[in-house]
Amino acid sequence: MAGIFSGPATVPTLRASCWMRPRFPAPSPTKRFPCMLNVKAAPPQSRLQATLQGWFRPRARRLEQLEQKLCAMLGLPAPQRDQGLAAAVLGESRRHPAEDPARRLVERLLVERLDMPASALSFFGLGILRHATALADGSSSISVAEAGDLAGLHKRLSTGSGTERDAVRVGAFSRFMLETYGPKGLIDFSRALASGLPMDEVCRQGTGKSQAMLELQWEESLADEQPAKGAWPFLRWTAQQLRPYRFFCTTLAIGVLIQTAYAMLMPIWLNELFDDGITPQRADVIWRTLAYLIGGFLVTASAGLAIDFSVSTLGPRALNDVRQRTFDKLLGLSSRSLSRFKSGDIVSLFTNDIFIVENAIVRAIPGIISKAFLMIGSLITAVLLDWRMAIATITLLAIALWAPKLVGRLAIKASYARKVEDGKVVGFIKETVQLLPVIRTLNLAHHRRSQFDDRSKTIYDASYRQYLLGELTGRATVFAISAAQLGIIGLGAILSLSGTVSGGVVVAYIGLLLAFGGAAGGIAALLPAAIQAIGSWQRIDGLLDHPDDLPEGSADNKLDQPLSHVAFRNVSFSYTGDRLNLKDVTLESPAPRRIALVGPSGSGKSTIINLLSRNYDAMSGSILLNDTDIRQVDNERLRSLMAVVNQDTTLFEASIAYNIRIGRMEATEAEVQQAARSAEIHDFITTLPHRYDTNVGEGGKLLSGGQRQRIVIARALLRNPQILLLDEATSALDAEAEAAINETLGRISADRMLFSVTHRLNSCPDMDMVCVFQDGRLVESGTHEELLANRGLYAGMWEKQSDIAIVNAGRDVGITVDRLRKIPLFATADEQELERIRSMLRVEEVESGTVLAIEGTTEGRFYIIARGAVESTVLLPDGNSLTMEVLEVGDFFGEFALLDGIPHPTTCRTRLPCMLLSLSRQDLARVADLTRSSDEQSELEKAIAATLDRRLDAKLEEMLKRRLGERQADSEAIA
Ligand SMILES: Nc1ncnc2c1ncn2[C@@H]1O[C@H](COP(=O)(O)OP(=O)(O)OP(=O)(O)O)[C@@H](O)[C@H]1O
Repeated sequence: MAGIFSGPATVPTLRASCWMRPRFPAPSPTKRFPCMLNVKAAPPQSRLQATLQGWFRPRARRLEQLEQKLCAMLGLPAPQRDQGLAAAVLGESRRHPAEDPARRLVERLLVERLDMPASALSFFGLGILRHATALADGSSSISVAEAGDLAGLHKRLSTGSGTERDAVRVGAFSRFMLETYGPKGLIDFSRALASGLPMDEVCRQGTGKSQAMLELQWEESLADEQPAKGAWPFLRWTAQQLRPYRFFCTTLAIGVLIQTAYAMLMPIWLNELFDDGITPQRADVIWRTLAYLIGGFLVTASAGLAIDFSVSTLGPRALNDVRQRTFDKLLGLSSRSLSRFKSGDIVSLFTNDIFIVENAIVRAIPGIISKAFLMIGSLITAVLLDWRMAIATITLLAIALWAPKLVGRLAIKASYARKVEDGKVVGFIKETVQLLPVIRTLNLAHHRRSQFDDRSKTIYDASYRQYLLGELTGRATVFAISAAQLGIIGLGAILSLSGTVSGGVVVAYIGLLLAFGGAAGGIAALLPAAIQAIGSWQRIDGLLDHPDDLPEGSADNKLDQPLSHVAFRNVSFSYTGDRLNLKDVTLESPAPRRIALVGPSGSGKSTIINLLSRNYDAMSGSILLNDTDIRQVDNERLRSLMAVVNQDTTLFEASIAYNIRIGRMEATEAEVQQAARSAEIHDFITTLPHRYDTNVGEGGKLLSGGQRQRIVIARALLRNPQILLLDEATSALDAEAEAAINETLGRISADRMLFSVTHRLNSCPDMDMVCVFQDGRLVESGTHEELLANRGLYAGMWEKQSDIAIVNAGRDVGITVDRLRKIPLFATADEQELERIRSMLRVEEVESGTVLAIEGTTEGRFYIIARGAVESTVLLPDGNSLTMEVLEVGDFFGEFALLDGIPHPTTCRTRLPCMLLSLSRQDLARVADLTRSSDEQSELEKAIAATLDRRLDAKLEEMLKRRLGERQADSEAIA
């Protein structure tokens, strides 16, 4: 509380801090703008009044500016000059000088213009003022860890026990509310808050979201927040890093002190040399002082060596510690946190930022500190030599150093902004390298180039500002000190004329100021590097400050009993707080049992696997193993119970044996080989020259996808998991490898609890239970036969996929004539024509990322998907593409290629390796001559085109409706 009540004002003279409770009742909404008339009808002013008004003027201007800002933030019309509440509030504040006019202004705006209940002002009044003033001074940042606990925050603020950080947090929350829900959402929230409801209810009434969802959404919105930390926190942090190395720190300190002492003594000795030696021509004094000067010089040179030795050791050691801590932090981040950091940022943090900070700790900071000591020492000597000159020196220097400080603050900001842009470009380049084949096939080089140009421009602007402000800070320092030097030398010369100071003192001052100027120049040269390091440190600190948030279980429950039962009870989950990705899922099963998770793309199947393996925790509801909530199970035990095999087959760049053994580090060689046998990869390994010691190359690139997947399966089997989680385990492989590995998976999962996410339903008849998901809900469950009898979503999916089979060990595709007839394009074709079409269908196996139809072109073929998934997108005017739908097995696309001169309305690209049946326009023409130029045929063409157009329009409309309705639906679901 002390912090808020007594802390410095955020905007000079406008004290925002004393707002824990409104100290006088908010004005009645009916009494609007009582002082406006006063302002308008002001009588002619006396001189005193005019003077007073002049004194108040800057304050009035600041208040008017604050009002403008508040109105813009709150969506209110901007007040006319001298017509707003600021004038009235200023009038009031003259009558109540103890009151803070800024606080009063926000209070009146919220209550009178937005009808906010007065009792919500302790929360949002403070929050809005904090937000408005933080916009000006950039002090609004909070870390993700500080978001949340709205109930506690509200309680502390309304009882007056809030801290300074609470004030910053409520400012950040107000900003989030305004940016996400607008002024209306904020007011709805404040009304619910004022009615004294529990916080969860307040959140639901204010935003339609539960407290947990809203807090999560707030946290997610903070992911890109820029911390605003300056030089002092950086120095404090640096000192903390150096603390373990006492010997080197002490050597460094002694070296700096010796240098400083020499800098202090040298002018005194110079003074003595001139006044007591050279002027009276005393040889003994001259020799003695020369001996001091030379001796001092030698000692200082040795001290310089000690400094160099210390900093060269200290910097790398300290930064090595930081590197290790940062890596540990990375390992301790939950999936949720990890998704908040861009991989480019993390890479550039290790490659760039740590190096920049190290460089600053070795060079810039010791240099600046030792030179600062020199300057302080010089000032002390200045006082000893002549106090009058010293006062003049200190005053001039204080004035002179004010300007560089201002520029320095801007330079630190610019440096941080540059670091952020650097991280973005690294990410962009990484993405470009990864997606280069896609960029080529989609002919996106031009578009990508223009995106890169934009980024280059932003980087140019950011680096221009960074360098310019960094250099200006140095230049302003040198300039300011040189000007001060000139002033002081001039003053000394004038005082020596009147005999007030001696010639020796003036000479000593000249030496002193030269030393001072040299030190200042040195600092100026080192400042840009230090400023750059502050920007880098903020990013490192941002990661280091992030709490370790891997979901942790309680250590006491080891779940020793064999697994007998798995249950999801009313589980809801959201990745971002924006919408629910799983909605109230309840699913129970005895173990062991084989469960297939199916449903359209994005329906939440993988999320089930993510929650079961505790990559994330459910927001509400519980997941039980043998009636024990998985959050209560010891993490190590939980992980040993399960193994996940998904489509990612990236291996570590190490031997095959290592890549299998990481499944269970203590496994013996025999166990590793047994796992490889079970995964049916042992025989292959024995054909390699180095057998199990063969290095698999970066990411495993020396092996085929199927071989990599078998190694991943062997790794999973080494754990002998009771629960096997398969998430599209074979979809990234080619069809032959898939067919072979599916057999292996079928065998190894026979006696285990199995959850298998799959798009291909042909494995479902063998499963004990099939769970069908749609839009995050479990919409159907039962055996394959039960679900077919239901004639629901599953039956429709089955029908779409049935009669299309991958045959001949993954080398061929079979499709029936009946299946072809279900395609609207062929609906009117007779049996014979269909048979001929079937014989003309070509089987194509294509890799993921292949573009098969390009929006706006007429090239290509008609495709039916037999395996894999294809994404259909449209290009938006801003150059980004919008995913229309993900087409799966049984779907077809490219109908427009069969028509004459009608361009594809979307771009279709394979998401996974696919097996497709395709037909060209020429082939189709041989069966049914669609291109014949008879009126009848062109009418048919037109009819087909119109049907397809309608389908596309309907899809667009449906998609837009779905997106718009999503929030609404989620709100209802939560309520
Ligand atoms: N890390 C994430 N952050 C934000 N949203 C996510 C994340 N992962 C998945 N989602 C979203 O959650 C929803 C469910 O995703 P999920 O991966 O569970 O679906 P799925 O049914 O497995 O889809 P697919 O078959 O395409 O793999 C989707 O809308 C998806 O966009």
